[in-house]
Amino acid sequence: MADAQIDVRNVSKSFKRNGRTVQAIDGLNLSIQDGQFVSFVGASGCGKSTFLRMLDGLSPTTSGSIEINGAPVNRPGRERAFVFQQDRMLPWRTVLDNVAFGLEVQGKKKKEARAAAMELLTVVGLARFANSHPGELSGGMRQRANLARAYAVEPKILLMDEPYAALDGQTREMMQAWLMETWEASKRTVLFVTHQIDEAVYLSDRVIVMTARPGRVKADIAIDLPRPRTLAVKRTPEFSQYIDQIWSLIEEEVKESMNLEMQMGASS
Ligand SMILES: Nc1ncnc2c1ncn2[C@@H]1O[C@H](COP(=O)(O)OP(=O)(O)OP(=O)(O)O)[C@@H](O)[C@H]1O
Repeated sequence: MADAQIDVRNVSKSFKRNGRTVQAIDGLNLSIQDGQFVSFVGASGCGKSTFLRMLDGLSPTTSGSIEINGAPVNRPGRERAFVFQQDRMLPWRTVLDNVAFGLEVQGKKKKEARAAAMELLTVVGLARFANSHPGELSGGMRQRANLARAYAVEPKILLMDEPYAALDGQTREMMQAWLMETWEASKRTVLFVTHQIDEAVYLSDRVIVMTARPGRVKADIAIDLPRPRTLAVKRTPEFSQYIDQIWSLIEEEVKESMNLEMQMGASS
């Protein structure tokens, strides 16, 4: 097997809150190969966002190590881009200038940055809206522009934290299909956090099911569905089997965390 691009070894993360220690992640181990699409699912509060933030170098690990191509992660880097649920578009800039922004920050001349941004807007089907402002776009269009903005800096790794959570069901499905198409064309490494199991199965090579807090890997499930995938794959029996398998794994964790909370409530 090829060397892993991302190596997570025995990572733990705790926070101090109101004088108490919250153990968010404990003993997380994971290797991700170049070009894989990996989703993370699990009960609310199991540390999914915390993990992505550590991978982006926005938050240090409490113990353990995270390495990308053998180099320890301790700050954000050019090879990574983070896509949040709420887009980070600047409302006073046009869509084109928003997409060009990261390139300008990297030192590209304005004209070159705009030309590259225009190419990306064409790829995401928003060329006609280049001179609009973010407030004039629908939710789905804004997220496409947001992704173009992340792609513009040509990251090798995309970290996506519930990017479609704020979209309605139909727009979300369109965006999933669109993300699949763009990923098939570029094969970037993607780490994708979601609460939607069908979204995780449809998009991913692997789905990582996390334990309830403190989070670690409960199951690492290879999604062996043919590629390229279209939305029609969601209506196959194999797809439903993956959903059932992952759902029952998450349900066990949710029940366990509810039991723990009830026990803590009874003893306090
Ligand atoms: N900055 C912080 N300070 C204190 N506690 C934090 C901080 N960030 C996260 N936590 C705690 O760490 C745990 C994990 O949080 P995190 O947001 O990573 O979970 P999550 O799996 O992404 O949850 P959700 O699915 O609800 O978004 C939670 O108990 C949360 O309250």
